[in-house]
Amino acid sequence: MEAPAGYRDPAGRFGGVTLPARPEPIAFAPEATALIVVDMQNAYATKGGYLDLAGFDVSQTGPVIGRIAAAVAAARAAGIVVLWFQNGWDADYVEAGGPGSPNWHKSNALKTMRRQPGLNSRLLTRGTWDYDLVDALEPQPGDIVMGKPRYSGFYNTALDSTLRARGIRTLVFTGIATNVCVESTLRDGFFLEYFGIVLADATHQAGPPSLQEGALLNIETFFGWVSDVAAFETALSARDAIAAE
Ligand SMILES: NC(=O)N/C=C\C(=O)O
Repeated sequence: MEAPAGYRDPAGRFGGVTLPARPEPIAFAPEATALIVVDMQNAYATKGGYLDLAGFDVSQTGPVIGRIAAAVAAARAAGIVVLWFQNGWDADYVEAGGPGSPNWHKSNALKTMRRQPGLNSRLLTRGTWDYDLVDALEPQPGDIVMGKPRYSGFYNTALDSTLRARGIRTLVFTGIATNVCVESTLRDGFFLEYFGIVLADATHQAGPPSLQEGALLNIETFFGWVSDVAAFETALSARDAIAAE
């Protein structure tokens, strides 16, 4: 049987968990793994938040939130560090960049506020309901909560140093949007030598369903591995069962 993909330690040992995934099983060590929860904010998951106001469909995010909660619980029980991202900026939008930044021209939040000035300082602004994590998902002591001002969690943040300081080499992704901040952060992690796994049913796209399928195919083909929450839970509990023998 072909050895699984995945990080090997300097002695060539694989981690203790093998996760069924596409395009092949992926092995990881829980102590060298982080579960990344990308931007599960009202802005992206709740009616009346930024994506909804910008015309994107967020009506199907409820089950995704429930599956993210399950993945977080399984990760914590296995000793996997949980890292929560919140995307957004200061109230003066200095971190968003002015007209000299492509972010100013491409951010649908900034464009929506320019079109609807009554929304100024309400979208993706630290300290607002829009920026807050959804009520159903609550970080616990020991989790890491980190802001990010761009799609990728690796830019203008302490993510890489935070992970390297903990010897983390595998990143398991959940959150919104699959085709924007999830894929952007997984891709940059790939370039920085992290093994990236996305739990497909714990993500949701920004845009039509075809973008969900396209992002997942892109990830499994070029950048990482694709699995799901049930397989993640089962693989972790199987490892625990072996450890308990
Ligand atoms: N969290 C995300 O994927 N965000 C996507 C778009 C935006 O933040 O404008």
